[in-house]
Amino acid sequence: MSVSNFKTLGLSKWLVESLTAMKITQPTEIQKHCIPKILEGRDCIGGAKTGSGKTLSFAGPMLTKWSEDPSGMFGVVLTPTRELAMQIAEQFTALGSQMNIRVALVVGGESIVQQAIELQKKPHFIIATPGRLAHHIMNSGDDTVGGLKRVKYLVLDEADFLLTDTFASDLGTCIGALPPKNKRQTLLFTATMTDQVKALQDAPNIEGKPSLYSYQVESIDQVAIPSTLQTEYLLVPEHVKEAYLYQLLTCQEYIESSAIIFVNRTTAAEVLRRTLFRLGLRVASLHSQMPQQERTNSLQRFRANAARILIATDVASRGLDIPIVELVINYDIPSDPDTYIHRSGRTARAGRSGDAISFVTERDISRIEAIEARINKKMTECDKVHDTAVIRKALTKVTKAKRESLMEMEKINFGERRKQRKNQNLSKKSSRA
Ligand SMILES: Nc1ncnc2c1ncn2[C@@H]1O[C@H](COP(=O)(O)OP(=O)(O)OP(=O)(O)O)[C@@H](O)[C@H]1O
Repeated sequence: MSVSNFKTLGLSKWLVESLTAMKITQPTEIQKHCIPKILEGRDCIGGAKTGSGKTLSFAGPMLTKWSEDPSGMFGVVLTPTRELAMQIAEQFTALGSQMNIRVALVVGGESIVQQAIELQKKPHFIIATPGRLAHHIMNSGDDTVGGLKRVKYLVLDEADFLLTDTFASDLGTCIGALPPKNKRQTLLFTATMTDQVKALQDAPNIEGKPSLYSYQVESIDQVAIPSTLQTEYLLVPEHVKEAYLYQLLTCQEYIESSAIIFVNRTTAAEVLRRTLFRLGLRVASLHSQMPQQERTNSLQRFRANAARILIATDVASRGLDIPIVELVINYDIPSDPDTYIHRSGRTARAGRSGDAISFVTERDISRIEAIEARINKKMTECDKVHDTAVIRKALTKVTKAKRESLMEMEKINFGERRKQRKNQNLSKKSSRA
């Protein structure tokens, strides 16, 4: 392919200038292929590794077309998590600021009334989680959501996840409020192709529309993770995991590194946050049981490096783009290998290097094997924490910090509060997104 810059790919001059100001001048593979096809009016399925610039692959052509005819409710971007929606809304706002772009963020945990007011102002782009947008569609009149009938683009970012049963009903409601397929463009992007996404590639052509364009970046070695990502494992006995974690976070190599630690449960995230805080580390957390304001604050602190470490559940595993992250720790191993790919992809983005270290206990062996098979790469053993004498020394203070954290959580009834909130959530469908 001879095209090599955003102008020749067809993006508007003003947008190319905005990108240049952000030092984004050389299109990535996925951008080179998808931008011209989307500009031609084709639906698109794009698959490319984490951190390879998928957002601009859809934002670029949409913003270009919008600036030629800047009407209200031009495009809808759906994404599975609130924080990812916030990030994409910020990117659209930043890119389109000189064109007076109006971007509405429609996510759970924020004021429904405020969002309805925003929607009534006919924003150009709506960046939403499916649950909350579906809520507005079902509960508001035409003055709020009627404009959706004129939307020209629908994007499903993290399409593989949005197409699972979790989102089926809300997604159906959202799509039902949009123009039919032949009157809009549909753009799907993902870092992990699933059978559900692949099945859409073979869908019959839609009458009166150019054919669907499907592109998956093939790497020569077929490895599903960025080549700049180093994948390691650390064998740890279950009962001393915290001590190993503390040692790793304070070892010479990582003492100043910005790191995300992934756990499988919210309680584990809370225990770790409190324990590491007691041990003097600058730490924040992000999980679904935190009020939205706290979630947003935590992420802001982490982005600004006011917190060096973010302890998160999988609400943070997809899409978040935080360039300073050098290390991802899988403190718990995920059951789905694709989740490993998304988690680890929070580092080593846009060509930068990064490390992903997985804590492996005896019962995790089969999960690690499944991950290695999925990414088509063997992990190497991490040699940064090996001195058992040092671990033993750390163990005393780590155990004390953990015990105190657990007592503190018992005092504030953490588990109970969680259960109560869960029950409330079940009975309040509207707060799902
Ligand atoms: N052509 C480019 N040149 C340099 N940097 C780029 C380019 N395109 C995008 N970027 C930057 O690369 C980073 C990753 O991009 P983006 O968040 O779109 O990745 P992604 O492919 O959507 O990843 P994920 O699968 O994790 O969601 C962002 O900081 C973005 O600004």
